[in-house]
Amino acid sequence: MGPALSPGPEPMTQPDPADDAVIRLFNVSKRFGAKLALSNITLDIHKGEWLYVTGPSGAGKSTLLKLFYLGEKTTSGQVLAFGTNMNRLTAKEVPFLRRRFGIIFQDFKLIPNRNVFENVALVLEARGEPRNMIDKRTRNILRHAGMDKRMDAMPASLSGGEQQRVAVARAIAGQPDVILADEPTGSLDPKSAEIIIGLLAAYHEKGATVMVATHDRELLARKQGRIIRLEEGRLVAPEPVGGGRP
Ligand SMILES: Nc1ncnc2c1ncn2[C@@H]1O[C@H](COP(=O)(O)OP(=O)(O)OP(=O)(O)O)[C@@H](O)[C@H]1O
Repeated sequence: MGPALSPGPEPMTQPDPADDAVIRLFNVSKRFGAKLALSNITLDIHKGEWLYVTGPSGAGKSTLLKLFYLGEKTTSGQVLAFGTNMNRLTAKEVPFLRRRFGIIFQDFKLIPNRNVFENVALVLEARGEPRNMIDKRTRNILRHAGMDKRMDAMPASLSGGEQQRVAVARAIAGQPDVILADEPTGSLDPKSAEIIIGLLAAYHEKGATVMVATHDRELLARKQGRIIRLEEGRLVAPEPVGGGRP
């Protein structure tokens, strides 16, 4: 069979798929001793994308996310975040790059001896934002998360779902470009999971990139997005699904 007939002249310029990539991985591998946790991953993550990273336990999902917030470094290959090579960051550049990521963990990681308000406000205080702006934005975000009535509560007095709502509020407070969520609904009941995904979806609608690592198939059904799958550290056949609307 010959080549397919061309529908007409090619456009003068093709869109470059890298143009809107916020994160690019080139042949990235990560080794822990004898264990190859990530093997030769090449991947673009686009601006405004909702991306699921799936795969069985131990497949490398958390390790992949950690590369982006510098929780781990690659053994080989390159990670570019916003055009910056993460292997070549200077100590001064690290905090600026980290600010562009909001991170959510399955076990919330709230500061136990700070109340709800303080847990969220701390992100803005660390940036030296003015007090009135910190108060206003923290209250606003906690209202959106339905946690404004619990601003004085300590984390230990909250349910898992409530703690995760605070953790999402904290991740969003700094207005990051990218949200990284590692099993954000893993330990939550379905109703709480729905609230968490709703909060993330609202932030995504504003143009943020959201990357969710999960092995929970029910979570994938809650919101459309691109799905990539890791197995034993390898990226296996990406499954493009839908356009990223809730
Ligand atoms: N700090 C570490 N030291 C040694 N081995 C590690 C380390 N972190 C991860 N690993 C190993 O790397 C592999 C990938 O781990 P990772 O936590 O990324 O998997 P995962 O897909 O997120 O799993 P889960 O769904 O259970 O969280 C596993 O075999 C794990 O034991």
